[in-house]
Amino acid sequence: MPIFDASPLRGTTVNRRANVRPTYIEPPLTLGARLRRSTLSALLRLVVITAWLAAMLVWFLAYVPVVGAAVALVVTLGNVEGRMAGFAVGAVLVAAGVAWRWTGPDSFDRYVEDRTDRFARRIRYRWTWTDLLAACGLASCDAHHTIRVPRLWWVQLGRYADVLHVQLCPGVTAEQLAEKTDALRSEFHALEVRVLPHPTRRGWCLLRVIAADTLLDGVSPPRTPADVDLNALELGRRDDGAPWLLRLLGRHVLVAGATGAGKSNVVAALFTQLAPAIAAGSVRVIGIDPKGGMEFGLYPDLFWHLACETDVEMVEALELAADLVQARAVALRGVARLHTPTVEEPFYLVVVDEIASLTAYLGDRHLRDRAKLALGRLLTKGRAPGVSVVGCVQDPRKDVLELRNLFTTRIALRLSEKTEVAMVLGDGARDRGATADRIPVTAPGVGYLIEDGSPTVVKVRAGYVDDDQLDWLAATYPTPTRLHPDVINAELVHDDEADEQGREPEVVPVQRQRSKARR
Ligand SMILES: Nc1ncnc2c1ncn2[C@@H]1O[C@H](COP(=O)(O)OP(=O)(O)OP(=O)(O)O)[C@@H](O)[C@H]1O
Repeated sequence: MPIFDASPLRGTTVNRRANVRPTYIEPPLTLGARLRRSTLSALLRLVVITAWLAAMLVWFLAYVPVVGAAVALVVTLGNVEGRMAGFAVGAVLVAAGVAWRWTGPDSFDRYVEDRTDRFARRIRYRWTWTDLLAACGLASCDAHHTIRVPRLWWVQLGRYADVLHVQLCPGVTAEQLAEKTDALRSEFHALEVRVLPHPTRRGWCLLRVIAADTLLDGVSPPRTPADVDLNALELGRRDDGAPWLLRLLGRHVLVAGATGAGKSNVVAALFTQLAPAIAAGSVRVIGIDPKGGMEFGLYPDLFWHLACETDVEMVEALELAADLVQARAVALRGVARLHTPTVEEPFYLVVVDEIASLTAYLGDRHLRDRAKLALGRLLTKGRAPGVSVVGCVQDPRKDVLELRNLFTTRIALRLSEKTEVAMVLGDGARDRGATADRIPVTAPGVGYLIEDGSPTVVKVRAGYVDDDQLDWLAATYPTPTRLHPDVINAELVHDDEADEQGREPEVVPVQRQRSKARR
């Protein structure tokens, strides 16, 4: 038995001994005693409520300083110059407030409305918390029949989203809280509620209550950086206002979304960030576009190799990438655990627009199996040797993309059904706030992102990259080298026999490929 049991200190007590029947019955009180008792308790309540209202009023006046200063002025003048003077000044100040709202709605909103709204939100959280959680079944009852709900310790108010710091009580988990986010959202009059792990405390969690969608108005196109950091590629913005930084080194990225959800634009945003490294030669992109080059054909100069015409060509491009992984893994054996991209040993990125065209919709079964095998080799072995895959998919079902769980970063843009959210982001992601099936058609590029090993759901929107910007990128940052066609046809992916037998195809050393590519 622990020396000190801290559990009674965790959680808010709702009721004590709730389920216990009284063991004795109080003798009936006389009418006088009953009156005295009820009057006393009513008086006590009145005092407590008045003190609470006074404290709230003072807090409100301090929280909205413009209103606080106006009220202080009216009260002071009323005391010094008499009531009439106080009323007159009050009327003038109200008229000035109306005029201010009329002539400068932005500043009025910032100094008065927004702060008042935030204050009201704080009161609403506190006021409804205990009853709401108990009503949602997020309460536990201990051995002493004490009913507790998780405790709301403090509230961080933001312009568009508030963060509630919640200490869980014994018997209630963050997962249970996540299942009830719809009820919380409706009660808090919010757009979304998301459960996040607490960054510092165990047994706590954060509730992110989103009051307004900051991503609806669109996001400006990402600026091309001078130095490319493959661990922080800025593709757009997160809904908390921070930049959306994508980590590509050592990751594979799956972008899923219905047609028109903005998948190609996410890839285009990626190119705005990679372009200087492509031009410098430290990043080489292998593009596979089953739409016949309609997407990647717009900026072919950024690709080290672009396969978009025949199915065979596209499958061979995948196999080429898988062979590169194999060759590099051999070269790195005993030297390093993670490849560091340089101009001599560049980082390879394989971008596949509509990956299902290769893994599910290819008519030739043999070719489809080859594509699946190559993709599997790439996804399982490519991260450490510096070969990453970015794949787009419209239909995320398992029979379409068996290997979707091997993608370490998964982005769900607008999806058609609830069930697809779990297919892309994993079980429980929708409960934690990834409502990709609710993204409106009018908001292409908006999506939810999850990284392997982290339960945190992040809402993001890619910056919109138009055709002119892509033309400019391709003209300014063309790739200095291209894959020599002979490499594909003659040496790297010819080993059909190996595929049929299920063994690794023979691989040529990296050094030899490079000298060929430069020819
Ligand atoms: N981040 C964004 N901001 C604003 N508009 C966007 C954004 N992303 C995409 N769009 C708009 O949505 C349209 C469709 O985008 P995109 O072609 O990227 O979708 P997709 O998912 O690749 O579609 P498909 O599956 O049909 O190829 C674009 O033409 C563009 O007008």
